[in-house]
Amino acid sequence: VPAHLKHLPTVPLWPWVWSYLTAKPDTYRCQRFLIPMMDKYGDGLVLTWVVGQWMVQVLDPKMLHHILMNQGKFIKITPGKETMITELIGTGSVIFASGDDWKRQAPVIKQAFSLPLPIPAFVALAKNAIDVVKNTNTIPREDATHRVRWSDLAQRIALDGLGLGLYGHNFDAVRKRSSFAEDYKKLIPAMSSPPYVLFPQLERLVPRPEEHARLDRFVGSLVDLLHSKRDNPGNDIMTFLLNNQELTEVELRDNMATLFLAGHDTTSGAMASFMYFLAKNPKVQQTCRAEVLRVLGTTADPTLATLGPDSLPYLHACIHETLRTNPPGSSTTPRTAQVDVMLDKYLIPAGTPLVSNIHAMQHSARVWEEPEVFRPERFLTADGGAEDHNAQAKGQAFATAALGENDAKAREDVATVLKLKERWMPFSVGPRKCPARNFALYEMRTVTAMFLREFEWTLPEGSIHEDEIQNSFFAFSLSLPHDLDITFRPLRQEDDGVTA
Ligand code: HEM
Repeated sequence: VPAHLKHLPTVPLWPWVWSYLTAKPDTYRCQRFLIPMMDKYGDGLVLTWVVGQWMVQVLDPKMLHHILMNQGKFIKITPGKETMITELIGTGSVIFASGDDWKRQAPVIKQAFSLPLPIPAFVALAKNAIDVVKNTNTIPREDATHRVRWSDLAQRIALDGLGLGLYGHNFDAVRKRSSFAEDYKKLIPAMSSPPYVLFPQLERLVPRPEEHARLDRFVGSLVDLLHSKRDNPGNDIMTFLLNNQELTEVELRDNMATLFLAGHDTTSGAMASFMYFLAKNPKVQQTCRAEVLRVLGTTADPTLATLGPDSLPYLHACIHETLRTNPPGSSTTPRTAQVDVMLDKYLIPAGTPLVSNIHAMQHSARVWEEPEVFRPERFLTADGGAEDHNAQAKGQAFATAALGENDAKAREDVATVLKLKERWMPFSVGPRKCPARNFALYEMRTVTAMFLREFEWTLPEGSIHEDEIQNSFFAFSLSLPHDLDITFRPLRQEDDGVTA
Protein backbone atom coordinates (compact mmCIF):
# COMPACT_ATOMS: atom_id res chain seq x y z
CA VAL A 1 0.00 0.00 0.00
CA PRO A 2 1.49 3.37 -0.92
CA ALA A 3 2.55 5.47 2.07
CA HIS A 4 -0.09 8.16 1.55
CA LEU A 5 -2.90 5.56 1.85
CA LYS A 6 -1.42 3.43 4.66
CA HIS A 7 -3.68 5.01 7.29
CA LEU A 8 -6.83 3.59 5.64
CA PRO A 9 -8.37 0.24 6.62
CA THR A 10 -7.33 -2.19 3.87
CA VAL A 11 -8.64 -5.49 2.55
CA PRO A 12 -5.81 -8.08 2.39
CA LEU A 13 -4.46 -8.00 -1.15
CA TRP A 14 -4.07 -11.65 -2.13
CA PRO A 15 -7.43 -13.12 -1.10
CA TRP A 16 -9.04 -10.13 -2.79
CA VAL A 17 -7.08 -10.55 -6.07
CA TRP A 18 -7.61 -14.30 -5.92
CA SER A 19 -11.37 -13.76 -5.78
CA TYR A 20 -11.08 -11.94 -9.13
CA LEU A 21 -8.85 -14.54 -10.70
CA THR A 22 -11.30 -17.26 -9.70
CA ALA A 23 -14.15 -15.23 -11.23
CA LYS A 24 -16.09 -14.64 -8.01
CA PRO A 25 -18.83 -12.04 -8.49
CA ASP A 26 -18.78 -8.63 -6.81
CA THR A 27 -21.45 -9.82 -4.39
CA TYR A 28 -19.03 -12.45 -3.04
CA ARG A 29 -16.39 -9.78 -2.36
CA CYS A 30 -19.00 -7.64 -0.62
CA GLN A 31 -20.12 -10.48 1.64
CA ARG A 32 -16.66 -11.84 2.35
CA PHE A 33 -14.54 -8.70 2.69
CA LEU A 34 -16.48 -5.45 2.69
CA ILE A 35 -19.63 -5.90 4.77
CA PRO A 36 -17.69 -7.39 7.72
CA MET A 37 -15.36 -4.35 7.68
CA MET A 38 -18.37 -2.11 8.16
CA ASP A 39 -20.52 -4.29 10.40
CA LYS A 40 -17.78 -5.72 12.66
CA TYR A 41 -15.24 -2.93 12.74
CA GLY A 42 -17.37 0.09 11.88
CA ASP A 43 -15.23 1.12 8.90
CA GLY A 44 -17.28 3.29 6.57
CA LEU A 45 -14.71 2.85 3.82
CA VAL A 46 -11.92 0.43 2.94
CA LEU A 47 -9.02 0.33 0.55
CA THR A 48 -8.91 -2.37 -2.14
CA TRP A 49 -6.91 -3.07 -5.26
CA VAL A 50 -9.05 -2.99 -8.40
CA VAL A 51 -8.20 -2.83 -12.09
CA GLY A 52 -4.52 -2.32 -11.42
CA GLN A 53 -4.86 0.47 -8.87
CA TRP A 54 -5.64 1.16 -5.22
CA MET A 55 -9.22 2.20 -4.83
CA VAL A 56 -11.34 3.22 -1.84
CA GLN A 57 -14.66 1.38 -1.51
CA VAL A 58 -17.13 3.63 0.26
CA LEU A 59 -19.71 1.72 2.30
CA ASP A 60 -21.34 4.20 4.64
CA PRO A 61 -24.59 5.78 3.32
CA LYS A 62 -23.77 9.29 4.56
CA MET A 63 -20.36 9.20 2.89
CA LEU A 64 -21.93 7.82 -0.26
CA HIS A 65 -24.34 10.73 -0.32
CA HIS A 66 -21.58 13.20 0.28
CA ILE A 67 -19.61 11.89 -2.71
CA LEU A 68 -22.52 11.46 -5.08
CA MET A 69 -24.09 14.83 -4.29
CA ASN A 70 -20.85 16.80 -4.68
CA GLN A 71 -19.79 16.19 -8.19
CA GLY A 72 -17.77 19.39 -8.28
CA LYS A 73 -15.50 17.91 -5.62
CA PHE A 74 -15.49 14.28 -6.78
CA ILE A 75 -15.15 13.88 -10.52
CA LYS A 76 -15.52 10.76 -12.62
CA ILE A 77 -12.44 8.96 -13.82
CA THR A 78 -12.16 8.41 -17.57
CA PRO A 79 -11.37 4.71 -17.96
CA GLY A 80 -8.26 3.44 -19.72
CA LYS A 81 -8.69 2.99 -23.45
CA GLU A 82 -7.39 -0.58 -23.57
CA THR A 83 -10.39 -2.47 -22.12
CA MET A 84 -13.01 -4.07 -24.38
CA ILE A 85 -15.75 -2.21 -22.53
CA THR A 86 -14.13 1.12 -23.35
CA GLU A 87 -13.77 -0.02 -26.94
CA LEU A 88 -17.49 -0.71 -26.96
CA ILE A 89 -18.86 2.39 -25.27
CA GLY A 90 -16.01 4.85 -25.89
CA THR A 91 -15.17 7.62 -23.45
CA GLY A 92 -17.29 10.41 -24.93
CA SER A 93 -20.69 9.57 -23.43
CA VAL A 94 -22.52 11.15 -20.52
CA ILE A 95 -21.54 8.36 -18.13
CA PHE A 96 -17.84 9.34 -18.11
CA ALA A 97 -18.27 13.06 -18.72
CA SER A 98 -17.29 15.59 -16.07
CA GLY A 99 -17.59 19.33 -15.48
CA ASP A 100 -18.92 21.46 -18.34
CA ASP A 101 -18.95 18.46 -20.65
CA TRP A 102 -21.37 16.64 -18.35
CA LYS A 103 -23.46 19.80 -17.81
CA ARG A 104 -23.91 20.03 -21.60
CA GLN A 105 -24.75 16.35 -22.18
CA ALA A 106 -26.76 15.45 -19.09
CA PRO A 107 -29.79 17.74 -19.69
CA VAL A 108 -30.12 16.34 -23.23
CA ILE A 109 -30.09 12.75 -21.97
CA LYS A 110 -32.51 13.61 -19.14
CA GLN A 111 -34.89 15.29 -21.58
CA ALA A 112 -34.71 12.28 -23.87
CA PHE A 113 -35.83 10.08 -20.97
CA SER A 114 -38.71 12.39 -20.16
CA LEU A 115 -40.36 11.45 -23.48
CA PRO A 116 -43.57 9.44 -22.89
CA LEU A 117 -42.74 5.92 -21.73
CA PRO A 118 -43.41 3.27 -24.41
CA ILE A 119 -45.88 1.32 -22.23
CA PRO A 120 -47.80 -0.25 -25.19
CA ALA A 121 -44.46 -1.54 -26.51
CA PHE A 122 -43.64 -3.01 -23.07
CA VAL A 123 -47.08 -4.66 -23.00
CA ALA A 124 -46.57 -6.20 -26.46
CA LEU A 125 -43.16 -7.40 -25.34
CA ALA A 126 -44.56 -9.04 -22.21
CA LYS A 127 -47.22 -10.80 -24.33
CA ASN A 128 -44.50 -12.17 -26.63
CA ALA A 129 -42.51 -13.40 -23.64
CA ILE A 130 -45.61 -15.04 -22.15
CA ASP A 131 -46.19 -16.88 -25.45
CA VAL A 132 -42.59 -18.00 -25.53
CA VAL A 133 -42.86 -19.41 -22.00
CA LYS A 134 -46.12 -21.20 -22.87
CA ASN A 135 -44.42 -22.78 -25.85
CA THR A 136 -41.32 -23.92 -23.98
CA ASN A 137 -40.79 -27.43 -22.63
CA THR A 138 -44.46 -28.28 -22.36
CA ILE A 139 -44.87 -31.35 -20.24
CA PRO A 140 -48.08 -33.45 -20.55
CA ARG A 141 -51.33 -31.96 -19.40
CA GLU A 142 -51.40 -33.37 -15.85
CA ASP A 143 -48.26 -31.33 -15.08
CA ALA A 144 -48.49 -28.44 -17.51
CA THR A 145 -45.37 -26.58 -16.45
CA HIS A 146 -42.72 -24.84 -18.50
CA ARG A 147 -39.10 -24.76 -17.42
CA VAL A 148 -37.46 -21.71 -18.89
CA ARG A 149 -33.91 -20.32 -18.74
CA TRP A 150 -35.32 -17.09 -17.36
CA SER A 151 -31.98 -15.28 -17.09
CA ASP A 152 -31.68 -15.61 -20.91
CA LEU A 153 -35.27 -14.71 -21.67
CA ALA A 154 -34.99 -11.65 -19.40
CA GLN A 155 -31.98 -10.55 -21.48
CA ARG A 156 -33.96 -10.90 -24.68
CA ILE A 157 -36.87 -8.97 -23.15
CA ALA A 158 -34.48 -6.19 -22.12
CA LEU A 159 -32.94 -6.13 -25.59
CA ASP A 160 -36.33 -5.76 -27.26
CA GLY A 161 -37.34 -3.12 -24.67
CA LEU A 162 -34.25 -1.10 -25.52
CA GLY A 163 -34.67 -1.67 -29.24
CA LEU A 164 -38.19 -0.28 -29.19
CA GLY A 165 -37.69 2.48 -26.62
CA LEU A 166 -34.24 3.70 -27.57
CA TYR A 167 -33.93 3.01 -31.26
CA GLY A 168 -37.53 2.49 -32.42
CA HIS A 169 -36.23 -0.80 -33.80
CA ASN A 170 -37.72 -4.24 -33.31
CA PHE A 171 -34.91 -6.75 -32.71
CA ASP A 172 -37.63 -9.35 -32.09
CA ALA A 173 -35.13 -11.15 -29.89
CA VAL A 174 -37.79 -12.59 -27.58
CA ARG A 175 -39.38 -14.63 -30.36
CA LYS A 176 -36.51 -15.26 -32.75
CA ARG A 177 -32.79 -15.83 -32.68
CA SER A 178 -31.14 -12.50 -33.29
CA SER A 179 -27.55 -12.33 -34.51
CA PHE A 180 -27.24 -9.02 -32.65
CA ALA A 181 -28.25 -10.70 -29.37
CA GLU A 182 -26.04 -13.74 -30.07
CA ASP A 183 -22.99 -11.57 -30.75
CA TYR A 184 -23.58 -9.59 -27.58
CA LYS A 185 -24.01 -12.76 -25.53
CA LYS A 186 -20.64 -14.00 -26.72
CA LEU A 187 -19.03 -10.64 -26.02
CA ILE A 188 -20.03 -10.70 -22.34
CA PRO A 189 -17.59 -13.45 -21.26
CA ALA A 190 -14.82 -11.84 -23.32
CA MET A 191 -15.40 -8.42 -21.73
CA SER A 192 -15.58 -10.08 -18.31
CA SER A 193 -12.56 -12.35 -18.58
CA PRO A 194 -11.08 -12.03 -15.05
CA PRO A 195 -7.38 -11.63 -15.95
CA TYR A 196 -8.25 -8.96 -18.52
CA VAL A 197 -10.51 -7.13 -16.09
CA LEU A 198 -7.83 -7.17 -13.43
CA PHE A 199 -4.91 -6.37 -15.73
CA PRO A 200 -6.27 -4.40 -18.71
CA GLN A 201 -2.70 -4.14 -20.06
CA LEU A 202 -3.09 -7.79 -21.14
CA GLU A 203 -5.13 -6.60 -24.14
CA ARG A 204 -1.83 -5.31 -25.54
CA LEU A 205 0.39 -8.13 -24.31
CA VAL A 206 -1.88 -11.09 -25.15
CA PRO A 207 -4.21 -9.77 -27.87
CA ARG A 208 -7.55 -11.45 -28.63
CA PRO A 209 -8.14 -10.75 -32.34
CA GLU A 210 -11.26 -12.95 -32.64
CA GLU A 211 -13.02 -11.24 -29.73
CA HIS A 212 -12.10 -7.82 -31.05
CA ALA A 213 -13.45 -8.72 -34.49
CA ARG A 214 -16.75 -9.71 -32.84
CA LEU A 215 -16.76 -6.46 -30.92
CA ASP A 216 -16.14 -4.48 -34.13
CA ARG A 217 -19.03 -6.32 -35.80
CA PHE A 218 -21.32 -5.52 -32.89
CA VAL A 219 -20.33 -1.84 -32.80
CA GLY A 220 -20.79 -1.78 -36.58
CA SER A 221 -24.42 -2.94 -36.17
CA LEU A 222 -25.02 -0.20 -33.59
CA VAL A 223 -23.54 2.44 -35.88
CA ASP A 224 -25.65 1.15 -38.82
CA LEU A 225 -28.70 1.53 -36.62
CA LEU A 226 -27.66 5.09 -35.82
CA HIS A 227 -27.27 5.92 -39.51
CA SER A 228 -30.60 4.36 -40.45
CA LYS A 229 -32.26 6.45 -37.73
CA ARG A 230 -31.24 9.59 -39.62
CA ASP A 231 -33.26 8.40 -42.63
CA ASN A 232 -36.15 6.98 -40.60
CA PRO A 233 -36.74 9.21 -37.59
CA GLY A 234 -39.32 8.12 -35.02
CA ASN A 235 -40.56 8.90 -31.52
CA ASP A 236 -37.61 7.23 -29.90
CA ILE A 237 -34.73 8.41 -27.76
CA MET A 238 -32.11 8.12 -30.49
CA THR A 239 -34.16 10.35 -32.83
CA PHE A 240 -34.41 12.88 -30.01
CA LEU A 241 -30.64 12.81 -29.52
CA LEU A 242 -29.99 13.02 -33.28
CA ASN A 243 -32.23 16.08 -33.55
CA ASN A 244 -30.41 17.77 -30.72
CA GLN A 245 -27.48 19.91 -31.80
CA GLU A 246 -25.63 19.57 -28.48
CA LEU A 247 -23.95 16.21 -29.10
CA THR A 248 -21.02 15.67 -31.46
CA GLU A 249 -20.90 12.68 -33.82
CA VAL A 250 -18.53 10.79 -31.48
CA GLU A 251 -20.71 11.59 -28.46
CA LEU A 252 -23.78 10.32 -30.31
CA ARG A 253 -22.07 7.03 -31.11
CA ASP A 254 -20.68 6.65 -27.57
CA ASN A 255 -24.01 7.53 -25.95
CA MET A 256 -25.83 5.06 -28.15
CA ALA A 257 -23.48 2.26 -27.08
CA THR A 258 -23.53 3.44 -23.44
CA LEU A 259 -27.31 3.45 -23.27
CA PHE A 260 -27.27 -0.08 -24.62
CA LEU A 261 -24.75 -1.33 -22.09
CA ALA A 262 -26.14 0.67 -19.16
CA GLY A 263 -29.69 -0.42 -19.91
CA HIS A 264 -29.44 -3.99 -21.09
CA ASP A 265 -27.85 -6.02 -18.33
CA THR A 266 -29.10 -3.87 -15.48
CA THR A 267 -32.75 -4.26 -16.49
CA SER A 268 -32.48 -7.93 -17.41
CA GLY A 269 -30.60 -8.66 -14.17
CA ALA A 270 -33.29 -6.89 -12.17
CA MET A 271 -36.06 -8.87 -13.89
CA ALA A 272 -34.16 -12.11 -13.34
CA SER A 273 -33.68 -11.36 -9.64
CA PHE A 274 -37.35 -10.41 -9.23
CA MET A 275 -38.49 -13.82 -10.51
CA TYR A 276 -35.96 -15.51 -8.26
CA PHE A 277 -37.02 -13.74 -5.06
CA LEU A 278 -40.70 -14.31 -5.71
CA ALA A 279 -40.02 -17.97 -6.48
CA LYS A 280 -38.24 -18.28 -3.14
CA ASN A 281 -41.00 -16.41 -1.30
CA PRO A 282 -44.31 -17.93 -2.41
CA LYS A 283 -46.35 -15.88 0.06
CA VAL A 284 -44.94 -12.65 -1.33
CA GLN A 285 -45.68 -13.93 -4.83
CA GLN A 286 -49.29 -14.69 -3.85
CA THR A 287 -49.81 -11.28 -2.27
CA CYS A 288 -48.31 -9.55 -5.27
CA ARG A 289 -50.49 -11.55 -7.67
CA ALA A 290 -53.65 -10.81 -5.66
CA GLU A 291 -52.89 -7.08 -5.91
CA VAL A 292 -52.21 -7.27 -9.66
CA LEU A 293 -55.40 -9.24 -10.34
CA ARG A 294 -57.47 -6.87 -8.20
CA VAL A 295 -56.12 -3.80 -9.98
CA LEU A 296 -55.58 -5.00 -13.54
CA GLY A 297 -58.04 -7.89 -13.82
CA THR A 298 -57.14 -10.89 -15.96
CA THR A 299 -57.03 -9.41 -19.43
CA ALA A 300 -56.92 -5.58 -19.57
CA ASP A 301 -53.67 -4.16 -20.88
CA PRO A 302 -51.85 -2.25 -18.14
CA THR A 303 -51.38 1.49 -18.63
CA LEU A 304 -49.10 4.14 -17.20
CA ALA A 305 -51.77 4.92 -14.58
CA THR A 306 -52.55 1.36 -13.55
CA LEU A 307 -48.87 0.47 -13.31
CA GLY A 308 -47.96 3.40 -11.03
CA PRO A 309 -46.72 2.92 -7.45
CA ASP A 310 -50.00 4.25 -6.02
CA SER A 311 -51.94 1.71 -8.00
CA LEU A 312 -49.71 -1.30 -7.31
CA PRO A 313 -47.85 -0.44 -4.07
CA TYR A 314 -47.01 -4.03 -3.19
CA LEU A 315 -45.51 -4.76 -6.61
CA HIS A 316 -43.62 -1.47 -6.28
CA ALA A 317 -42.32 -2.62 -2.88
CA CYS A 318 -41.29 -6.04 -4.26
CA ILE A 319 -39.30 -4.37 -7.04
CA HIS A 320 -37.70 -2.03 -4.51
CA GLU A 321 -36.75 -4.95 -2.29
CA THR A 322 -35.37 -6.86 -5.29
CA LEU A 323 -33.18 -3.88 -6.18
CA ARG A 324 -32.07 -3.55 -2.57
CA THR A 325 -31.21 -7.22 -2.19
CA ASN A 326 -29.48 -7.76 -5.53
CA PRO A 327 -28.78 -4.36 -7.10
CA PRO A 328 -27.66 -5.00 -10.69
CA GLY A 329 -24.97 -2.35 -10.43
CA SER A 330 -23.12 -3.31 -7.28
CA SER A 331 -21.14 -0.08 -7.24
CA THR A 332 -20.92 3.17 -9.14
CA THR A 333 -18.16 4.02 -11.59
CA PRO A 334 -15.06 5.46 -9.89
CA ARG A 335 -14.64 9.09 -8.91
CA THR A 336 -11.59 10.90 -7.68
CA ALA A 337 -11.33 13.65 -5.08
CA GLN A 338 -10.03 16.89 -6.58
CA VAL A 339 -8.47 18.05 -3.33
CA ASP A 340 -7.65 16.36 -0.01
CA VAL A 341 -10.96 15.61 1.75
CA MET A 342 -12.03 14.27 5.11
CA LEU A 343 -14.65 11.53 4.95
CA ASP A 344 -15.68 11.11 8.57
CA LYS A 345 -12.36 10.41 10.34
CA TYR A 346 -10.44 9.44 7.20
CA LEU A 347 -8.24 11.74 5.16
CA ILE A 348 -8.60 10.95 1.48
CA PRO A 349 -5.66 12.42 -0.43
CA ALA A 350 -6.44 14.25 -3.68
CA GLY A 351 -6.41 11.95 -6.70
CA THR A 352 -7.45 8.80 -4.80
CA PRO A 353 -10.01 6.77 -6.80
CA LEU A 354 -13.26 6.07 -4.90
CA VAL A 355 -16.22 3.82 -5.72
CA SER A 356 -19.54 3.93 -3.92
CA ASN A 357 -20.40 0.37 -3.04
CA ILE A 358 -24.17 0.12 -3.31
CA HIS A 359 -24.42 -3.62 -2.65
CA ALA A 360 -22.35 -3.54 0.54
CA MET A 361 -24.31 -0.58 1.93
CA GLN A 362 -27.65 -2.17 1.06
CA HIS A 363 -26.58 -5.30 2.97
CA SER A 364 -25.11 -3.73 6.06
CA ALA A 365 -26.77 -4.63 9.35
CA ARG A 366 -25.82 -1.14 10.54
CA VAL A 367 -28.09 0.30 7.90
CA TRP A 368 -30.88 -2.26 7.43
CA GLU A 369 -32.73 -4.51 9.80
CA GLU A 370 -32.09 -8.17 8.88
CA PRO A 371 -30.54 -7.20 5.55
CA GLU A 372 -30.42 -10.78 4.25
CA VAL A 373 -34.19 -11.23 4.57
CA PHE A 374 -36.30 -10.45 1.49
CA ARG A 375 -39.05 -8.29 2.99
CA PRO A 376 -40.93 -5.95 0.63
CA GLU A 377 -42.90 -4.58 3.58
CA ARG A 378 -39.90 -2.39 4.43
CA PHE A 379 -41.06 -0.18 1.62
CA LEU A 380 -44.68 0.09 2.74
CA THR A 381 -46.29 2.31 5.30
CA ALA A 382 -48.93 0.94 7.67
CA ASP A 383 -51.69 1.93 5.24
CA GLY A 384 -50.11 -0.01 2.40
CA GLY A 385 -49.00 3.04 0.39
CA ALA A 386 -45.53 3.30 -1.02
CA GLU A 387 -43.57 5.08 1.69
CA ASP A 388 -40.98 6.70 -0.47
CA HIS A 389 -43.31 7.82 -3.22
CA ASN A 390 -43.22 11.46 -2.14
CA ALA A 391 -39.57 11.16 -1.50
CA GLN A 392 -39.11 9.98 -5.06
CA ALA A 393 -40.76 13.13 -6.42
CA LYS A 394 -38.62 15.23 -4.12
CA GLY A 395 -35.55 13.31 -5.21
CA GLN A 396 -36.35 14.12 -8.81
CA ALA A 397 -36.82 17.78 -7.97
CA PHE A 398 -33.51 17.70 -6.19
CA ALA A 399 -31.72 16.08 -9.10
CA THR A 400 -32.99 18.83 -11.38
CA ALA A 401 -32.07 21.52 -8.91
CA ALA A 402 -28.68 19.98 -8.35
CA LEU A 403 -27.85 20.40 -12.02
CA GLY A 404 -27.22 23.98 -10.97
CA GLU A 405 -25.46 22.64 -7.81
CA ASN A 406 -25.50 24.38 -4.41
CA ASP A 407 -29.26 24.61 -4.01
CA ALA A 408 -29.36 24.80 -0.23
CA LYS A 409 -33.13 24.31 0.07
CA ALA A 410 -33.14 21.19 -2.07
CA ARG A 411 -30.19 19.86 -0.11
CA GLU A 412 -32.08 20.40 3.14
CA ASP A 413 -35.12 18.60 1.73
CA VAL A 414 -32.99 15.62 0.90
CA ALA A 415 -31.50 15.55 4.37
CA THR A 416 -34.86 15.70 6.13
CA VAL A 417 -37.21 13.85 3.81
CA LEU A 418 -35.26 11.16 2.05
CA LYS A 419 -34.56 8.87 4.98
CA LEU A 420 -35.25 5.77 2.95
CA LYS A 421 -33.50 7.20 -0.06
CA GLU A 422 -30.33 7.52 1.97
CA ARG A 423 -30.24 3.81 2.19
CA TRP A 424 -31.91 2.64 -1.03
CA MET A 425 -29.80 3.63 -3.97
CA PRO A 426 -29.73 1.01 -6.73
CA PHE A 427 -30.00 3.86 -9.23
CA SER A 428 -27.45 5.94 -7.29
CA VAL A 429 -28.44 9.36 -5.89
CA GLY A 430 -27.84 13.01 -6.68
CA PRO A 431 -27.41 14.72 -10.00
CA ARG A 432 -25.86 11.69 -11.69
CA LYS A 433 -28.57 9.30 -10.62
CA CYS A 434 -29.70 6.98 -13.42
CA PRO A 435 -31.64 9.11 -15.92
CA ALA A 436 -33.49 6.04 -17.20
CA ARG A 437 -34.78 4.72 -13.88
CA ASN A 438 -38.42 5.25 -14.82
CA PHE A 439 -37.89 3.54 -18.15
CA ALA A 440 -36.41 0.52 -16.35
CA LEU A 441 -38.94 0.51 -13.51
CA TYR A 442 -41.97 0.72 -15.80
CA GLU A 443 -40.63 -1.99 -18.07
CA MET A 444 -40.14 -4.19 -15.00
CA ARG A 445 -43.60 -3.34 -13.66
CA THR A 446 -45.24 -4.15 -17.00
CA VAL A 447 -43.48 -7.46 -17.50
CA THR A 448 -43.73 -8.67 -13.90
CA ALA A 449 -47.38 -7.63 -13.49
CA MET A 450 -48.37 -9.45 -16.68
CA PHE A 451 -46.42 -12.56 -15.69
CA LEU A 452 -47.99 -12.53 -12.22
CA ARG A 453 -51.50 -12.76 -13.61
CA GLU A 454 -50.54 -15.43 -16.13
CA PHE A 455 -48.35 -17.84 -14.14
CA GLU A 456 -47.26 -18.97 -10.75
CA TRP A 457 -43.63 -19.98 -10.60
CA THR A 458 -41.05 -21.85 -8.53
CA LEU A 459 -37.39 -22.76 -8.72
CA PRO A 460 -36.98 -26.17 -10.37
CA GLU A 461 -35.71 -28.99 -8.21
CA GLY A 462 -31.92 -29.03 -7.93
CA SER A 463 -31.61 -25.36 -8.93
CA ILE A 464 -28.09 -23.99 -8.42
CA HIS A 465 -29.82 -20.99 -6.84
CA GLU A 466 -31.64 -23.05 -4.20
CA ASP A 467 -29.63 -21.77 -1.22
CA GLU A 468 -28.65 -18.38 -2.50
CA ILE A 469 -28.89 -16.37 -5.70
CA GLN A 470 -25.79 -17.03 -7.83
CA ASN A 471 -24.45 -14.03 -9.69
CA SER A 472 -21.87 -14.30 -12.41
CA PHE A 473 -18.59 -12.44 -12.61
CA PHE A 474 -19.03 -9.41 -14.79
CA ALA A 475 -16.87 -6.43 -15.59
CA PHE A 476 -18.26 -2.97 -14.90
CA SER A 477 -19.51 -3.89 -11.39
CA LEU A 478 -22.58 -5.70 -12.66
CA SER A 479 -24.08 -8.46 -10.50
CA LEU A 480 -26.51 -10.56 -12.48
CA PRO A 481 -27.93 -14.02 -11.77
CA HIS A 482 -26.59 -16.62 -14.18
CA ASP A 483 -28.20 -19.80 -15.53
CA LEU A 484 -31.41 -19.10 -13.65
CA ASP A 485 -34.14 -21.57 -14.59
CA ILE A 486 -37.71 -20.95 -13.48
CA THR A 487 -40.64 -23.37 -13.66
CA PHE A 488 -43.80 -21.58 -14.73
CA ARG A 489 -47.28 -23.02 -14.23
CA PRO A 490 -50.07 -21.26 -16.17
CA LEU A 491 -52.92 -20.10 -13.95
CA ARG A 492 -55.51 -20.63 -16.68
CA GLN A 493 -55.67 -23.55 -19.08
CA GLU A 494 -56.18 -22.87 -22.77
CA ASP A 495 -59.52 -23.98 -24.29
CA ASP A 496 -58.34 -27.47 -25.23
CA GLY A 497 -56.82 -28.00 -21.81
CA VAL A 498 -53.31 -28.08 -23.22
CA THR A 499 -50.97 -25.20 -22.50
CA ALA A 500 -49.13 -24.93 -25.78
C1 HEM B 1 -32.71 -1.67 -13.22
C2 HEM B 1 -32.09 -0.97 -14.15
C3 HEM B 1 -30.99 0.05 -13.91
C4 HEM B 1 -30.19 0.25 -12.82
C5 HEM B 1 -30.18 -0.53 -11.51
C6 HEM B 1 -29.32 1.36 -13.12
C7 HEM B 1 -28.36 1.87 -12.25
C8 HEM B 1 -27.59 2.99 -12.52
C9 HEM B 1 -26.62 3.55 -11.60
C10 HEM B 1 -26.27 2.98 -10.24
C11 HEM B 1 -26.08 4.64 -12.19
C12 HEM B 1 -25.00 5.56 -11.62
C13 HEM B 1 -23.65 5.16 -12.16
C14 HEM B 1 -22.52 6.04 -11.69
O1 HEM B 1 -22.72 7.15 -11.21
O2 HEM B 1 -21.40 5.60 -11.80
C15 HEM B 1 -26.69 4.77 -13.49
C16 HEM B 1 -26.37 5.76 -14.39
C17 HEM B 1 -26.80 5.76 -15.69
N1 HEM B 1 -27.73 4.90 -16.24
FE1 HEM B 1 -28.75 3.44 -15.31
N2 HEM B 1 -29.60 1.81 -14.38
C18 HEM B 1 -30.61 1.03 -14.90
C19 HEM B 1 -31.18 1.16 -16.14
C20 HEM B 1 -30.75 2.02 -17.12
C21 HEM B 1 -31.28 2.09 -18.46
C22 HEM B 1 -32.46 1.25 -18.97
C23 HEM B 1 -30.55 3.02 -19.13
C24 HEM B 1 -30.66 3.49 -20.54
C25 HEM B 1 -31.38 2.93 -21.47
C26 HEM B 1 -29.58 3.58 -18.20
C27 HEM B 1 -28.69 4.60 -18.49
C28 HEM B 1 -27.87 5.22 -17.57
C29 HEM B 1 -26.99 6.35 -17.89
C30 HEM B 1 -26.85 7.03 -19.26
C31 HEM B 1 -26.32 6.69 -16.70
C32 HEM B 1 -25.25 7.79 -16.52
C33 HEM B 1 -25.86 9.08 -15.97
C34 HEM B 1 -24.82 10.16 -15.69
O3 HEM B 1 -23.66 9.86 -15.43
O4 HEM B 1 -25.21 11.33 -15.69
N3 HEM B 1 -29.73 2.94 -16.99
N4 HEM B 1 -27.62 3.75 -13.66
